[in-house]
This record gives sequence, C-alpha cells and structure tokens, in this order.
Amino acid sequence: MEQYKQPQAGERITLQNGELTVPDHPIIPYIEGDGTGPDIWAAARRVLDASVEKAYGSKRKIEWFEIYAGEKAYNKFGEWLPKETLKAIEDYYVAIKGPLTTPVGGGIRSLNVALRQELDLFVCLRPVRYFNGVPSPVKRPEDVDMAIFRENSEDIYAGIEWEAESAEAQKVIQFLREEMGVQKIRFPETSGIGVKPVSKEGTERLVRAAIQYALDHGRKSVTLVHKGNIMKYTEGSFKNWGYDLASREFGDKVFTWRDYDEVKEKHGLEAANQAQKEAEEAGRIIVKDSIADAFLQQILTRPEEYDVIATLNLNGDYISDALAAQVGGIGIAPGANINFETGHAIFEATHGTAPKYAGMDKVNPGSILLSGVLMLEHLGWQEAADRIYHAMDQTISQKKVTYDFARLMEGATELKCSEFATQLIENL
Ligand SMILES: NC(=O)C1=CN([C@@H]2O[C@H](COP(=O)(O)OP(=O)(O)OC[C@H]3O[C@@H](n4cnc5c(N)ncnc54)[C@H](OP(=O)(O)O)[C@@H]3O)[C@@H](O)[C@H]2O)C=CC1
Ligand SMILES: O=C(O)CCC(=O)C(=O)O
Ligand SMILES: [Mg+2]
Repeated sequence: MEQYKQPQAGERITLQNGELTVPDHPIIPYIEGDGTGPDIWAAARRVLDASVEKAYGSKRKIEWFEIYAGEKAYNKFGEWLPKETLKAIEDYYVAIKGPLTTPVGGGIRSLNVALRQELDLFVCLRPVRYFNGVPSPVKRPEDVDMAIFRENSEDIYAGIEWEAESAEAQKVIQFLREEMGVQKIRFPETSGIGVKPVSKEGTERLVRAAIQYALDHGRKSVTLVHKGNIMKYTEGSFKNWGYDLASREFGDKVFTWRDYDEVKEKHGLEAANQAQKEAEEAGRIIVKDSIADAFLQQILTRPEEYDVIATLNLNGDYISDALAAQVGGIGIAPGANINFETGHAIFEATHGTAPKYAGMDKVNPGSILLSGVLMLEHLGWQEAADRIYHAMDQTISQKKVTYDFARLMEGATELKCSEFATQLIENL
C-alpha cells in the first residue's frame, strides 16, 4: 500500500472467533466514486462523523482512509481497480464506496461487480423501508418493509459472454449446435452469447444468510424469487436448493411451502392452512417462493405479504430499484455487500453515478448516507445509526429536501446536497 496514505491515528478492525472486533477509532477505507460520488460522499461523511460525535463524544471516531477505484484511480495511477484497493479492504474488513461508472456495450466491465466478486462478497443486502413524509407513487408506501438478499457472485453477472460475429461466439455456437444438439438458436450468424452459471454452493450460502437474518431480526418470511419456469436448471434449481437447505439446516425454525403442500396432499387444504397458521404463531419463518414477474406486480399490489427476499443477481438488481421507487426512489436506497463467512463488507449506494448531475451539489446523499448507517449498525454503533434515522425522519417531515423529493412534494424547500446534510446534522 505504498501509494496510499494510511491514517496515522486509529486502529484496524479485526475478526476474532468469527466476530468483528471494532476499536473506538476504527480505520475505515472509502472510495469516493465517480460522477456525483464526490458530492454525496462529502455530504454523507459529515453527517456520519457528526452523529458519531453526538452519540459518543470524543470516545469514538472513524478514521477515514481514502482508497481508489474508477476514474480517480485511473487518473492517479493508470489503473481502474488497483490491487492495493482490494488489499486495503481485505486488511481493514469494512469499507464504504460511492458509485462507479460502467460503460454500456463495451469498454471496461463493471468495477462495482468486480469488487464484489474479487472479495467474494456474496450477499448484496438492500433493506427497503419507508421514511415518514417521503413522496411515493403508491398509496401505502409504509407497507413496504423488505430486506433484499441479492446473490452477488454468479448468474449472468459472471460476465461470460461473447460478442455477435466474433470468432469466440461462432465457436461456442458451433459447439452448441454440433456437439450439444442445440437446434433453437434462431439467428446463429449474428447472435451474441452469454452464459449464466448458478451453483448449489452459491445458492445455499445466500439462502442460509437470508434465513439467518430473518431469524435474527424477528422477520416473518423469506421468499425465494426466481424465474424457474423458464430457466429450469439455474433459476429453478435456485428454488429447489433453497427449499432443501431451509428444511435441512433450519428444521423446525422454518415452515416451507413444500411442508404446506405435503400437509395439503395428505390432509387437505384446511389442514395445510391451519399448519401454516400455527407455524406463524409459533414464530417459525415461512419460506415461500414467487416467480419474478408475478413478484414484481405483487410488491406493488400486496407489499405487506413480503419480508426478506432471497434472489439471484439479475432479479435482485431489478427488484432493488423497483422497490426503492416505491418508498421514495433510489436517492435514499442503501446497500451492503457482505461475505457473512469472512466478515468483509463494502457498503454502497443502490444508485449509479447520475452523471448529468455530477459536480452540481444537487442530488440526494441519502442512499450513501443510509449505507453508512447500515455500516454503523454493522459495527455495533447503533446509537449513532439511530440518530441519523431520526434526523432523516425529522428533516423530511420539515419538507427540507433535495430536488428529487422537492419535485414531488407540495410546499417543499429544495436544498442542495450539502445543505441537506447540514440540515440533517441540525436534526441529529
Ligand atoms: N453500484 C454502483 O456503483 C452503480 C453504478 N451504476 C453506474 O452508474 C452510471 C449511470 O447509470 P444510470 O443508469 O444513469 O443510473 P443512475 O442510478 O446513476 O441514475 C439514474 C437516475 O436515478 C436518479 N438518481 C440517481 N442517483 C440519485 C441521487 N443520489 N439522488 C436522486 N436521484 C438519483 C436520477 O433520476 P432523475 O433523472 O429522475 O433525476 C438519475 O438520472 C452507469 O455507468 C452505471 O453502470 C449504476 C448502478 C449502480
Ligand atoms: O456496476 C454497475 O455499473 C451497475 C451495478 C448495479 O446496477 C447495482 O449495483 O445495482
Ligand atoms: Mg442496479
């Protein structure tokens, strides 16, 4: 880490017996991000620091350590994702990042995805909840309270694809047609090809983390969201492996829809409904499943029926933006990429770099800030986290908001990104 200036003060977070040990002055690496990243990060950092100070005085303080990825890394070191960045996150366990640009249709592959894959941060956890007063396109946004567990290491995001008409694509198509008996590639001469790996191990560690989270957080259900009717051996297997794991590892802590079907088969519908009701009353987690397209309409029409969601990478990407829109948009949707086995985590906004607003001090810093709040909770600094939740509620109720909310609210005062942060600090 010769190129990076590590802070003189502070100590490392360590892992002991599978648990993070967090010193009072932890060193936390951060990546500012591209586009609007510098604006939202500067605002969020001020609020995080102020809240920690307010909650703990001088006893606790985060020692921030800048590390680099994306355009800033390229301009400084000629690399998009320097090895030192990965090493710093490995060494310090917990990091936070702003959004990074990914060009469409060519150029570099996603650095966001690369960070998750290189560090094997297999869960992308995106909690979606409503803050009072936030403008929403739905009638009862307060019914949305879900935690999305998006698989983060495989699926179509593995980046195994070949461009149409390339020698590689032609070779794969030839192999599929001649050796695998594939007859259904409609336009073989001009097809690009993508491969979607989904494994049993990958599914199991994701579903295990989702059920454990549901148990630890007093949640009621875990829904496996898939498109298994069409992609039988990837998304369909995700569902089957998920149910297998739930019964095998969690036993009577869960009641699955497979259990329901079994009771129904043997004793009829009424008995099955009764068995599920008793399981719910006993606090068992209901493990169910939903096909992705139906799920996307049901989260609009019956959001109160869904709680923890476990899903594959691409479904999770769509679902997290769709659900975020229901509770005020991606400007306030937080996220965390976590390896629940090694303890490594990167907290990051759900949205991207919003390039048209870059450098305008305009966009909502809520998403990266609330990702920072998840980070405070992960460190066990709940008092500092709670102050920020409270300040968000207060500030939005006062109708002092950034442009994204102001354009949907009557009588709102539109604040710049930095002014919104100042207002939050006043309300801590
Ligand atoms: N994890 C990451 O780092 C991610 C990176 N990206 C990357 O970001 C780049 C831009 O992607 P794009 O598809 O435009 O998606 P963005 O999420 O960057 O922006 C889409 C729209 O969302 C709204 N928005 C985004 N951020 C905020 C915010 N902080 N406050 C309020 N509104 C916000 C804006 O809406 P409006 O126009 O209505 O004001 C904006 O135009 C791409 O290179 C993409 O690959 C994308 C997603 C995640
Ligand atoms: O990496 C990207 O450019 C997009 C990632 C994304 O959409 C997400 O993290 O939700
Ligand atoms: Mg996305």
